Amino acid sequence: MTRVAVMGAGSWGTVFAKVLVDAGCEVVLWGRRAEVVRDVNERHANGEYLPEVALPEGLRATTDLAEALEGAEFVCLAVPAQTLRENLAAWAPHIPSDAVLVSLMKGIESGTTLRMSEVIAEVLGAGPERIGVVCGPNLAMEIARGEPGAAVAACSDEETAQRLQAACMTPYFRVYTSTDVVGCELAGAVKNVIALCVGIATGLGFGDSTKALLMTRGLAEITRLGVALGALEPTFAGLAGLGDLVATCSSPYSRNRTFGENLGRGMTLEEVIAVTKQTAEGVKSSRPVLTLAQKHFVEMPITEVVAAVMHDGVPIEEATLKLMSRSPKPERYGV
Ligand SMILES: NC(=O)C1=CN([C@@H]2O[C@H](COP(=O)(O)OP(=O)(O)OC[C@H]3O[C@@H](n4cnc5c(N)ncnc54)[C@H](O)[C@@H]3O)[C@@H](O)[C@H]2O)C=CC1
Ligand SMILES: O=C(CO)COP(=O)(O)O
Repeated sequence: MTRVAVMGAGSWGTVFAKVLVDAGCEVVLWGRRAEVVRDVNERHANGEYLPEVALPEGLRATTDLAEALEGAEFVCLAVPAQTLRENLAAWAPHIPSDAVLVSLMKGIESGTTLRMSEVIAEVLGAGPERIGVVCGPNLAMEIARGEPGAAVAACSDEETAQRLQAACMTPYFRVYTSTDVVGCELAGAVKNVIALCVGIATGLGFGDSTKALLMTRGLAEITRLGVALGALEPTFAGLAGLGDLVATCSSPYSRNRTFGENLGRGMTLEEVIAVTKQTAEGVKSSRPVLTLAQKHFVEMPITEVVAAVMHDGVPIEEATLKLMSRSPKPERYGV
């Protein structure tokens, strides 16, 4: 039986742990808080993050690092992107030296502009053949209910990607492989920034034409950045790209879209931060994504205004005007 540790018992860590159990793995879910761990072990539930979701009885949870990580073939990482570095440093002594490290996260590190696989490589000194990513249009609540879903398991080493695929494929969760780690990670992280903008548009009361505009031009700028950073262009038309963008930008379950929607409705940034209990990665990632774009001379107008609204106090009306008054140009997709 494949032994897997899932580190982080929030929404996605818990649901991905369920998927792994349903796929036939032996899974231990590590959580920081004893009450969440107790809920998983005793009630087979995670009431705080996933009300009304029944978890498999075979899923075990613990607050003990050594217990979670001992003998793990895959270590799946599901904490907020901005805490991963400090988490990994603390976990490092317990992580088996041959374990494959799998990022389930969709963010870019502030300050360093590193992708999660790069943070993993830097902190743990692991080679690319030991680092994987699972991403795609996976809203935790929907996958938890067993609704048909799909994801991409990516690793530069194709055989490892196939092992990862086998570990998490179930009758309701179809997994494809990819070797484009850069593309998958960038697509997952930057769609959160675009979802913030679609949320703002929704909160302002704009309809589907505006949302389609933002998603389409959003995908164009995600693709431009990805290709400049060495990703493969077709990745952005796939599940990790278009798929996740559409799911996140359309779903009331999305924390990023909801964050934006609250802003668009007129709440202040401070008020929205106060009511947002789960991780909306796009808020912090918008700045490092923009820094990456500038460093590589890639134009990302939507990301630029989102970062300005999130970090520089630029009013939404001004951001809208800025986007809509850009110079006329031919429609270009990709580079
Ligand atoms: N929720 C979803 O539908 C999906 C989320 N993701 C990604 O998964 C990652 C995790 O997100 P969620 O589980 O949804 O977030 P969440 O907010 O539901 O849970 C985050 C978890 O991290 C823990 N945590 C917070 N600060 C920590 C720290 N300093 N050290 C250790 N643990 C800490 C929290 O206690 C919680 O268990 C994010 O990058 C997100 O983009 C990916 C696919 C789907
Ligand atoms: O990544 C997600 C869906 O694939 C979840 O999006 P949110 O983090 O915005 O909820």
